[in-house]
Amino acid sequence: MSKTFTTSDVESHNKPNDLYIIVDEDVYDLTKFQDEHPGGKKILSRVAGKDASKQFWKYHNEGILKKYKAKLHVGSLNTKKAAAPPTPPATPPAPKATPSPAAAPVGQEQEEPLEPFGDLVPFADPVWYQGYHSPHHNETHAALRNEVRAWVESDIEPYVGEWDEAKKVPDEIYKQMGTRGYLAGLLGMHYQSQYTENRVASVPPEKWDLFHEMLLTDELSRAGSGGFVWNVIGGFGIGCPPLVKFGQKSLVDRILPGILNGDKRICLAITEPDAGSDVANLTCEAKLSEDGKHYIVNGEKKWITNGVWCDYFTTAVRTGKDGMNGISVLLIERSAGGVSTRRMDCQGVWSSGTTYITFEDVKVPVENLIGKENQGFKGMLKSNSCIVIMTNFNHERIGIVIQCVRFSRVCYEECVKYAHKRKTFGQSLIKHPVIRLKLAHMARQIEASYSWLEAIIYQCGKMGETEAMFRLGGAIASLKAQSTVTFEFCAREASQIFGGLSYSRGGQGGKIERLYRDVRAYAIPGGSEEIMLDLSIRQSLKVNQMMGMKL
Ligand code: HEM
Repeated sequence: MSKTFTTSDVESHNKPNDLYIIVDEDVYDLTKFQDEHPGGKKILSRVAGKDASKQFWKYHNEGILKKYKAKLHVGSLNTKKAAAPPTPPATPPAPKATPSPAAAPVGQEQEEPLEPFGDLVPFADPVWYQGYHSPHHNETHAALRNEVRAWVESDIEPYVGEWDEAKKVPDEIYKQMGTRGYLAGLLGMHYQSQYTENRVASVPPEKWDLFHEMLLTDELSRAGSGGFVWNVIGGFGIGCPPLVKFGQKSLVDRILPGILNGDKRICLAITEPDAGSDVANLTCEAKLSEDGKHYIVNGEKKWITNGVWCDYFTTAVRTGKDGMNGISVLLIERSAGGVSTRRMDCQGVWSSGTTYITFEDVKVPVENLIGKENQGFKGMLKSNSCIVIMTNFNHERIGIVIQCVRFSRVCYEECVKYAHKRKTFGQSLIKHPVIRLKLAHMARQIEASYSWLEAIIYQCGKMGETEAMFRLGGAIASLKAQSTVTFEFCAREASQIFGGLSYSRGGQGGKIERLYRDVRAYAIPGGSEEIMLDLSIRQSLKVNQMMGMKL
């Protein structure tokens, strides 16, 4: 029960067997906690009964109070004023029912900038969060941003470190991704309201656009953990779109509701021990049974995100001749039997469940074919049904870009905040030009990447799927490389600024240490930087040649 104290009340709790402290006019009982305090018992006894706000903020981040408050908080000082309305608000404001500039379609600029939001650290959030004009965002975007940020700040961010160590995110969080309506909005297309009753609280389905999807991923990434983001959207975000776009209706009707509600999980299984960027070489085979009713699948898949927890595997298999024209996509169900999964230990994204999969004589009904046989990877661009994997790559890469840009911002934001409290050589880090130079190089790359990302999302919203795949493929590949290089740079520079704190796990530099470890999980999968940069020029030349390029 929360009580009201005077400072002299608190002063009397100054012994090891009765130890209170004050932080920001809130009173904490640390009597039982002192033995488990990672910073030691002694340091707490020195501030027993006193206001320890200054010492507390020197050594901890905000997340600590969020995490421990329920356990240790016993009341507040009588001097404490009623809390100001929280930012972001706990309950997101509903979007306006009446037509307004905010309801304008994507691309139609609204008159006034949206209200400033967040901590207002320059470049730590997109400019449209900070009172600048945006041609893409309206009040529904602001409402969704508020909703997701409140959830991430209270239920996600304080725990991602633990989840990384445990190599798992609680099932309850994934379930909430479904019940909050987020899964239905993360498919790179219109909101899938016909397959689920779940709705996003702040955005009606008919107003959902690609900028909502983008900011949802962006705000989830603000938790600063690739493992967390990949756990909740990694497998789903790339495994589910092919099913929805190219799966047979009976299959979609049967399994999509369970997936969108967060009860069943799906992932994408393409990469093999011997086929990564060179997907056309894959060997996992699917042979049609004599009666033509089933495929029998045998083979291995490696580095498959979420695989250990999945019920469904959107799987690239060889059904025909060598090369890219003999590949199909099958929806394999674990319940069929013959599917074994084991978690792989990797450098980063620990809570994402990177998996090695073995398929042994798995019986897959022909109804589970996604797209057309032998046209899974690349077919004629004229046919919509034969580009399953290629269109999916763009969605995957854009997801990677969104995450990398936000992770870069997280590195930068952590640095700006830390640079204001940490003093060296008699002044705070932010006063040292060498530190500001690092921050400036981080910020310019973040903003350049983000602006290009918005420009591409805008184009995606305007183009059809096939046109976007063809015309934007080069730019998306290039931006993927741009964003992973930016992320790597920001993680490195942040690590230099935090010094030893980002070398050890947890604590104030915990996010930086974790993100640094996650970098390669972004720079390699989904097309390595080298492959992406080469593709960006090849693909763009091809497109512009068709448009009449003159050399
Ligand atoms: C509500 C009270 C407190 C809680 C819940 C708490 C919790 C923690 C936790 C979880 C850590 C591990 C590092 C991290 O995750 O940030 C830590 C480290 C530490 N704490 Fe506290 N703490 C509290 C109060 C204090 C106070 C009042 C002081 C100083 C007088 C202090 C000094 C330290 C130090 C020196 C470390 C080690 C920092 C490092 O490794 O760089 N703590 N504390």
